[in-house]
Amino acid sequence: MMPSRWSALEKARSVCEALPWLTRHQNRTVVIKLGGHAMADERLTAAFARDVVFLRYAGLRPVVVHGGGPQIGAELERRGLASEFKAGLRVTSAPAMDVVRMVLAGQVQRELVGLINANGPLAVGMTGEDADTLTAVRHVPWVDGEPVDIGRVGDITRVDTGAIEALLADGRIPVVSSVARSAEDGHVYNVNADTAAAALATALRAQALVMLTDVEGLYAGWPAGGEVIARLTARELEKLLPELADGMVPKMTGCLHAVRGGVGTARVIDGRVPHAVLLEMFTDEGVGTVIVPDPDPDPDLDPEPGPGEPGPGEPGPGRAEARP
Ligand SMILES: Nc1ncnc2c1ncn2[C@@H]1O[C@H](COP(=O)(O)OP(=O)(O)O)[C@@H](O)[C@H]1O
Ligand SMILES: CC(=O)N[C@@H](CCC(=O)OP(=O)(O)O)C(=O)O
Repeated sequence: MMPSRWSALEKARSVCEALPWLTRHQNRTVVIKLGGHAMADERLTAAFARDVVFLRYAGLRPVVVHGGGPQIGAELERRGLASEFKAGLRVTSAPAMDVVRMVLAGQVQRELVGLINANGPLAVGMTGEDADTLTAVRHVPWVDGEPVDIGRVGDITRVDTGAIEALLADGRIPVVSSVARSAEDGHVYNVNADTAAAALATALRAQALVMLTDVEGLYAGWPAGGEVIARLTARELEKLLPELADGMVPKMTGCLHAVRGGVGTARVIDGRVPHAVLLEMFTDEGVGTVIVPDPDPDPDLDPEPGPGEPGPGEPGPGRAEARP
């Protein structure tokens, strides 16, 4: 059926509305983290792949970091290997690490690269091991005041952006799996994908970090209910961190480190919404939860939000201010 004149006009209007954003975003680096939960629906993942290609052709430099928690969990279960999380991180034995690496680099990353390249020969898959992009040491979290051994889980100690920069300069879209080698013991470590995305965004001096997940954003009072928190400064998030649980711990810690490390904004958005990335990058809709840098680096000078300045949970005064 021929599109009506009205719907054709609507389309033209939508394209024109994107113009100010297109101008602003030219040559900007944006690190987009796609969570494993957000990849559960193949059609949504294919739409995500198209969005990333759109960003690239619109003049941005997108870098994709993917997760795969549910996919790893399913494969571990299939093989009868234990799957347990502590402090939001998977306890990873040596045999489990083989599965993590195989699922992330051999399965999830391959699928995503294929979906992106169905729209143009742009995506190049790599892991943190390639060209020593990510170097890690064993991560030992503290749980209830005690250090806990969670096996082959890594903390990133060094990021070498050379390979990613070369791909970006060549117009490619790097698709990165979150595994890293340790320079100390030579083992490969399982790095939470949010942590990897935040470290890469910081090292690349990205204008924005966008994390797609399976909830609308960070909820206040989770899991009892409550509203999505629209905007937090880094300092407000720092205060909130000890109250957070599960997957939100690495996610929001990553957002905090990223904005403290110089990334313009870090945003958690709902990957279940088709074209969530485009809505985020090219419209005025304030989706999800955005973390912005502190307005004032000295806490004593800025104890409370000033008059007219939004506090936690209130939308910002204008999206442009908090935008990449
Ligand atoms: N305060 C909170 N607000 C929203 N979600 C939360 C909160 N605390 C914990 N969660 C959980 O965090 C999950 C998202 O993290 P995670 O499972 O690691 O997703 P992803 O695979 O996208 O990284 C949500 O599905 C939700 O169950
Ligand atoms: C240490 C750790 O927890 N690593 C994660 C890596 C994958 C990941 O982070 O995937 P999501 O983004 O889908 O959660 C894991 O093993 O599940």
